[in-house]
Amino acid sequence: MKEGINTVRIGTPLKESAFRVLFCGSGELGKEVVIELQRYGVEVIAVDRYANAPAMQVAHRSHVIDMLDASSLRHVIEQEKPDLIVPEIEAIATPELVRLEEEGYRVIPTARAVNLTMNREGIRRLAAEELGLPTSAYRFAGSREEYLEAVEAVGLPLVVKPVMSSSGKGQSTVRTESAVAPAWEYAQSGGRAGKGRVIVEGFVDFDYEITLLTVKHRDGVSFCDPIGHRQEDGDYRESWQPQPMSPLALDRSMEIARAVVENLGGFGLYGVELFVNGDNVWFSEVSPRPHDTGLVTLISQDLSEFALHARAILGLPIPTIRQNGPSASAVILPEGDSGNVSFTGVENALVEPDTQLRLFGKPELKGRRRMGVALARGESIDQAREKARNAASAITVQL
Ligand SMILES: Nc1ncnc2c1ncn2[C@@H]1O[C@H](COP(=O)(O)OP(=O)(O)OP(=O)(O)O)[C@@H](O)[C@H]1O
Ligand SMILES: NCC(=O)N[C@@H]1O[C@H](COP(=O)([O-])[O-])[C@@H](O)[C@H]1O
Ligand SMILES: [Mg+2]
Repeated sequence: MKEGINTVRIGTPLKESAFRVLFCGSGELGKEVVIELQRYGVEVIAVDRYANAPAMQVAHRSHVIDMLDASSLRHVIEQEKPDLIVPEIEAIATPELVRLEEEGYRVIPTARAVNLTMNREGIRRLAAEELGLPTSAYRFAGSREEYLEAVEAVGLPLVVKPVMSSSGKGQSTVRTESAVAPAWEYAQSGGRAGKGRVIVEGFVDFDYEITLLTVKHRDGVSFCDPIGHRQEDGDYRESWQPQPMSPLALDRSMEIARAVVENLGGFGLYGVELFVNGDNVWFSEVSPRPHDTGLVTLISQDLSEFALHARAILGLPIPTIRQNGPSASAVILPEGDSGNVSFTGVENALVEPDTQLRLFGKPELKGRRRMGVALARGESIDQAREKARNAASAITVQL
């Protein structure tokens, strides 16, 4: 399928005619996209680094491989010959996806988008230096010496992140001289692909931050209402929709998001992360796939971000996206060590009207891990947030 309007053919799962989609990464976000694809009768293959990952539990079959290993990734793709390859996390051997795309495989949204966004350096240089979009000040560093130079150039306060990391892993905010050295050490131990380069970003003093879910589909670009969110330790705790914004800040946000997704190309839903102060907007980063803060759309929209991703990648139309009013999500983020977790209090979490719950079914808890999410609608954003938080805290995780 090329970009543009094509006839869509979906066969029968597990038959020769099947339309096959292979997921690289099988977490909670992929699980919801798999469910949406299953509703269209698509055959789904889920891949991740561990067995019984959430999306594997709803896929037709699965494979456990090291997705950062190019030859393992190629092997599974050549074995399955999917019509579409859908990256679900960043930690994949993305240069191999670029080669597979050159050989005729289709990577969602494009292999270039996935390759550029797996490394903060790729996407930041594209956004700031090629597209000229406003971002924080930044420097990259590959050694302790370069790091100290970068800190000097950017100035305190600043944020240090491994160039390859997500969900805040290896990330520190540095406000004092004494925090400079530990932030380097933490970035070296906390990145997803081991030691390596870091980005040093000037701290943006934003009023609020948003994720602008932006869908690139056969008929153009569509936006969801902005999602506000609260992060702790670089990881999301709560999100809500719609985030109130000035008309100018919203226009600027849509302009930035459009510039990014049009450059990255392909079909699919993107999560564009933006910082907002008054009418000023800064680009932060972008996921070429559904975003964790967008879990709120499971309750806040008629077509969730997962349903939108499924439609877009299949080449189906998205004539409208309906928002259901003030809505919120709150994560269930226990800490501990167990391979046999149970959840109690589920009945209490769901007593309020317009409240929902997702438990992801992750097979293991090690340290702090997002295991579920509570969702709610309310009369106001404040009420929706309170309901979602109450529902999340009604759940007790038994190790
Ligand atoms: N330059 C900055 N100035 C101020 N706050 C920042 C800056 N960079 C990051 N943050 C804060 O840290 C959060 C996480 O940062 P970022 O999105 O870059 O990390 P991440 O590891 O990619 O997270 P995720 O994968 O969950 O999106 C941001 O949402 C924001 O709250
Ligand atoms: N911010 C990115 C994000 O939320 N990604 C989601 O978390 C999963 C990994 O969870 P795990 O670390 O618990 O295995 C990923 O597979 C994806 O669904
Ligand atoms: Mg982020």
